[in-house]
Amino acid sequence: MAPQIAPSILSADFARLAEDVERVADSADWVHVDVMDNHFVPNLTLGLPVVQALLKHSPLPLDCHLMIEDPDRWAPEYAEAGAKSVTIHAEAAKAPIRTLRAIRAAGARAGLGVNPATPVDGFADLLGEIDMLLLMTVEPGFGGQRFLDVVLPKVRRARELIKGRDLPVWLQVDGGVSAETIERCAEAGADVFVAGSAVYGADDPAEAVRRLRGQAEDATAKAGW
Ligand SMILES: O=C(CO)[C@H](O)[C@H](O)COP(=O)(O)O
Ligand SMILES: [Fe+2]
Repeated sequence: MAPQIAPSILSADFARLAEDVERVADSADWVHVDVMDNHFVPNLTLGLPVVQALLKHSPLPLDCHLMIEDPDRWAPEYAEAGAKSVTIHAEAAKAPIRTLRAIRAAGARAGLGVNPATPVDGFADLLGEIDMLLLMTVEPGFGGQRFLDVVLPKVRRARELIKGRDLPVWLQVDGGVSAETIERCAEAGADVFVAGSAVYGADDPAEAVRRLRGQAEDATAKAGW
């Protein structure tokens, strides 16, 4: 799959979300929405009512990343509201297979997220249940953190697992993805790139997205994935 770019509105202006989404409408593929509950992670952002409001204004599909304690309770509601991709965390879900199936049944792509220190090999048999595997490349909770290179071998292993099973599972990296790090991620096999501060911290967010996409495309072609 050609690389896709998903700007994270965690680094946008929360009082002007619709306008900030509009700024990347012609250059990005998705809008990444970080839902944090101050329990699974030590930060509180936004929830279903804000996602419902944003859905009315966003020209791009929403990719909702649920960093919450009880994703089994909430994830299907995000899909039913109209989010096109909903990711739950493996560390938080109590019934991940049921929840992933409920997300798909509600018409969204089902994502499974794993933290930097969570091994991915144990989820190999779940790949048929998901549309995207999200590998955190920072500890979840905040934007603007430094990229964790220590996760890169896991990105490569995940890509090999996906390839070995010949499944159309997207591999997303999230956290610290920037012009300095995106090529390493693409070389390791990632194909969906979340970038918050690298996009919304730039003077021209649309140009930042185009630049990231170009780098990812070149690195992917070079790696031959
Ligand atoms: O899930 C996240 C943090 O938990 C964010 O999506 C991520 O950190 C994006 O921000 P940045 O690109 O600035 O690291
Ligand atoms: Fe995220």
